[in-house]
Amino acid sequence: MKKYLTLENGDQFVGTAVGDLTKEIKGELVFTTSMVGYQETLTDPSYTNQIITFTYPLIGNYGISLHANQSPTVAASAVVMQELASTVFHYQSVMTLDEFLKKSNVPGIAGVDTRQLTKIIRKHGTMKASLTNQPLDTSSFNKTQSVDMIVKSATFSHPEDEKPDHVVLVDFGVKANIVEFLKNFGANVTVVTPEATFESIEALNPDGILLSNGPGDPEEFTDFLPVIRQLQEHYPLFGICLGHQLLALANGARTYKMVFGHRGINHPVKNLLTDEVIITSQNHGYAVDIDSVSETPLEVTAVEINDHTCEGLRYPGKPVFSVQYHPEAAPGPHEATRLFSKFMGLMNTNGGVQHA
Ligand SMILES: NC(=O)CC[C@H](N)C(=O)O
Repeated sequence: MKKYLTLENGDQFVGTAVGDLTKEIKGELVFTTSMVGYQETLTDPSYTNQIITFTYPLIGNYGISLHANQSPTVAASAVVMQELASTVFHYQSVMTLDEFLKKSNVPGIAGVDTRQLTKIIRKHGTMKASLTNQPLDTSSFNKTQSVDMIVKSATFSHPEDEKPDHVVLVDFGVKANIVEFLKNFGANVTVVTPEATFESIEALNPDGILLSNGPGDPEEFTDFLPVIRQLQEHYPLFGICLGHQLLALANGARTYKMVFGHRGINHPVKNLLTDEVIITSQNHGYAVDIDSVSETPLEVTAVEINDHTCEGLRYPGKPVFSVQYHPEAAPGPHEATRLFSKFMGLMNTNGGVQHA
């Protein structure tokens, strides 16, 4: 069965339907350069309402495992790939990617020249696109309304243990591995929604606050900014990706939409305090305006080497810091996982350490 991918600029790609064969969707078309980790990527809630193009040409070759999901199901709207592996092998594989997509009612298209598609996105920037069962009349497509960003909330529970550190995690669409890392570093984690007030968080008696990743434009979360301003006065605070952008906005910096974003697992980031470079996992379409940070109490601690985007912030004198990249990886390199232990250290010393 054929499937049609039509871009906002009128370009159309024809391929083979995979996953949910009949479903048609619209979404924001983005690309990721990750060579592995398709399951983690597809289940990352930050991809909600996005159509993910994999630039790596062979997807699905090691199947789907019971241990890689970042949320209960596929969060992305659809998937675009060059070749869906017909032979699957991995000792942990419990189903094929095609079966996983079908089970999750997520459509996909295979047989697309993803290299050409990526070059188009890179030139024009991120675009809206439609995945349909029939060729689309592109004149009507341009009038398509923009896609609303819906925040899906995930909930996790963690049994009480004897460790004293209690992290309240504000869930904007958290990846499971962030919770896993906090638990592995000995924290008790309580997950709250962005509707939480400062008083309701305070009543939980946290030792530290984590602002999670999540989908959408950070400027849509203005209601929560006053809460962040209060939280940073009282608790060690760590922001990841969307959480980093919100920390910036809460302190008066600006954010902007990038041309085509950073999605991949080999983004080099330089720590401006130590000159160290690490390779990071990234997934963001917005970024903090680096020049606007100088108008705030915050300090830029890290930049992406290729395009100099703001990758890290800290609040001098306070145990408050954030990163644009994903220290929890999933997928990606683990070079930044020590940020979790540093966060734990901040809670233990109640603010004695400064972070990069
Ligand atoms: N992974 C994230 O938290 C993404 C943050 C934000 N939605 C962006 O695209 O920039």
